[in-house]
Amino acid sequence: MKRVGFVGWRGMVGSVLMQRMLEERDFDFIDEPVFFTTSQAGQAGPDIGKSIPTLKDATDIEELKQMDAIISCQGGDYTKAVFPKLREAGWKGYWIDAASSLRMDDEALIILDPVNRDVIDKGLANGVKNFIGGNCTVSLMLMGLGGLFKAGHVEWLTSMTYQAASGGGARHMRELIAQMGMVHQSVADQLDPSSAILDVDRRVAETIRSNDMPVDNFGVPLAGSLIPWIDVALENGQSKEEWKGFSETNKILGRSSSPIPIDGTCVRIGAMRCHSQAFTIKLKQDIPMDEIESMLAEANDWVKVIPNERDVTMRELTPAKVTGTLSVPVGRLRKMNLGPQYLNAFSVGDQLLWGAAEPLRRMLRILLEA
Ligand SMILES: NC(=O)C1=CN([C@@H]2O[C@H](COP(=O)(O)OP(=O)(O)OC[C@H]3O[C@@H](n4cnc5c(N)ncnc54)[C@H](OP(=O)(O)O)[C@@H]3O)[C@@H](O)[C@H]2O)C=CC1
Ligand SMILES: N[C@@H](CC(=O)OP(=O)(O)O)C(=O)O
Repeated sequence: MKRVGFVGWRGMVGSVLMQRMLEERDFDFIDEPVFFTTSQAGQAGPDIGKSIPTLKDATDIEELKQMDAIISCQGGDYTKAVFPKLREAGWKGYWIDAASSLRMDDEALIILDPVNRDVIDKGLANGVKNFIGGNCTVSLMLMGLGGLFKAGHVEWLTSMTYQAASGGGARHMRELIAQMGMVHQSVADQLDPSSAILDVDRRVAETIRSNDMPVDNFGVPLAGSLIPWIDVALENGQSKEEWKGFSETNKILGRSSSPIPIDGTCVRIGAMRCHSQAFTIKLKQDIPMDEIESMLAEANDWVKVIPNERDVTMRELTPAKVTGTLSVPVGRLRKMNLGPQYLNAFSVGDQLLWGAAEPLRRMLRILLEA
């Protein structure tokens, strides 16, 4: 692989990608990394430890056409505007993208190689050139529960999510912190143990509901609250985020023709960059818990089974513990009162790593090492 183009590398997802590529020394495998921008053409690119040309215009089809592969974290509008033109211009290179625009396209695969390396290898052998990262919630669910899917034990599944602010982008993260700060400020002088807690609570509620709360990005307060809707509405009553749970999971697993029923409710909460999910899983048969735990633990190098005990769960199975790491802990594993085929589970994962940048980085590495 001679020339690899990077678009969207200075955004939030792109920055995580750059950080991981440097950690894994991926640039050692690239002869000519070329960095593109929609707003800073001609300026200096990032420091990647080797010399690179100045930033090129990310809308210049002729420049993009010179690339053997392009990796984009620029967003769906960019993909929709540029990708078709690039293909129409005869470009035959590999397109790796974080945006959702092309995910369900017949000529694209959704990439999550620890789970669907077989699907990826088959696609490469069949000449597939478009490799798209999955929705963060879906990818994190499959990283955590991959062992059960791989063994074919899942009859159906519901997922109730607790999704972090970063899923909306950097501005949403800043807004959440500003909201938290405003809530604290409103009662900062009343937090001593002798204060009347109901007065404190009333003041906090007034602040959260006031017009002073910064809500330009979320639309409503998130700090001290939650938002049980993510992305646009579909006609069947699902949000688009909920729809992705079914459609993307089955596409990743290569079973769009015999899909596993999956549904749930997606909720935004005040975490920074870790998505958590609570699952109810209907197994095809009653499987002993120790077998379930081994199956989950052995599925990939990043999943970590957390014993269903209070102390270790509180220490290990939280966004506070997982944020900024590739670890995907899965716990609260127990058979439910509903019957021996019903499994309860809870997972946490960093939505900027396995949820966004890491599957793209690994796909590029697969191509670089081919
Ligand atoms: N946020 C998420 O959780 C996920 C996002 N994605 C996908 O990735 C896309 C990009 O998301 P995200 O990284 O959050 O988007 P960002 O808004 O952080 O970055 C997108 C682009 O904005 C431009 N930009 C303008 N001002 C700045 C600035 N001050 N700092 C950095 N970049 C700036 C950059 O392009 P330029 O250099 O051209 O100006 C950058 O590449 C999304 O649209 C989505 O499709 C996928 C999975 C998860
Ligand atoms: N929608 C996700 C983030 C995201 O970017 O998803 P997608 O890549 O499917 O558009 C969230 O808000 O948490």
